[in-house]
Amino acid sequence: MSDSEEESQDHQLKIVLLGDGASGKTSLAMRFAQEAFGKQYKQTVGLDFFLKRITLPGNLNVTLQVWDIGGQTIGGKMLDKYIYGAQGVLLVYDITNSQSFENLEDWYSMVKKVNEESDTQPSVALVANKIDLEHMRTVKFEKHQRFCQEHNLNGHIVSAKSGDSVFLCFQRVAADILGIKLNKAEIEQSQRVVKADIVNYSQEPVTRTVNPPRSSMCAIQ
Ligand SMILES: Nc1nc2c(ncn2[C@@H]2O[C@H](COP(=O)(O)OP(=O)(O)OP(=O)(O)O)[C@@H](O)[C@H]2O)c(=O)[nH]1
Repeated sequence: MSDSEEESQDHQLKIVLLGDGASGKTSLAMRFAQEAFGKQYKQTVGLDFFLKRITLPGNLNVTLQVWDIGGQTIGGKMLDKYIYGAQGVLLVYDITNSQSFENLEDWYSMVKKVNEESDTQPSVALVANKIDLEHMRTVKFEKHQRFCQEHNLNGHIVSAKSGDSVFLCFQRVAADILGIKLNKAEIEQSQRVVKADIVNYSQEPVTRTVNPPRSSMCAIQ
């Protein structure tokens, strides 16, 4: 083992994903841990686990143990046990589903209840998912901001489908837990830019008038 490997520390963090069914928790965990996305909805019964090792500034190796909690567990007997001991909590909602946003108060109440008597509190973040469906948005951005301000939380706007800001979201939560501040360059590096092919409109019939694309980079919907 090299000196630098011996020096590097390893941390394990428990991150819990909470939110209504179909808000995209499994998809976010899969996108983060496996760089994959499935269109088919398969309800999580109970919970699933994902593991991913990341490196934070200062050569800090961190293994994130992601607990993907099924949306149907709210009100169930096991939920407090799943939340217990989490260092990070992501409250996930679907920007096209207002109810999933409204119900976050209940999910958050559970988190607060479980940690009522604990000396250390988890780092909690609000996650707006399905940003690729911006045209179908029903939860106004102001509501998202207000929730963050009222509860003093960090907010993230992501898409498990396109991968937009998913890695950054988990990275920031881990950094926050460990008291590490990411600099601008590190944040930019983690912000995934989705590249798309440029359509060559010059080969299209001349009758069609289309503005040429301004850039070779865009978000895929
Ligand atoms: N367009 C779009 N669809 C998404 C996104 N994330 C998830 N989905 C879809 O939404 C549906 C539900 O996603 P899941 O990840 O299974 O949701 P979940 O929150 O884990 O649901 P439960 O297991 O019931 O708690 C699936 O059909 C996904 O393909 C996204 O960012 N964009």
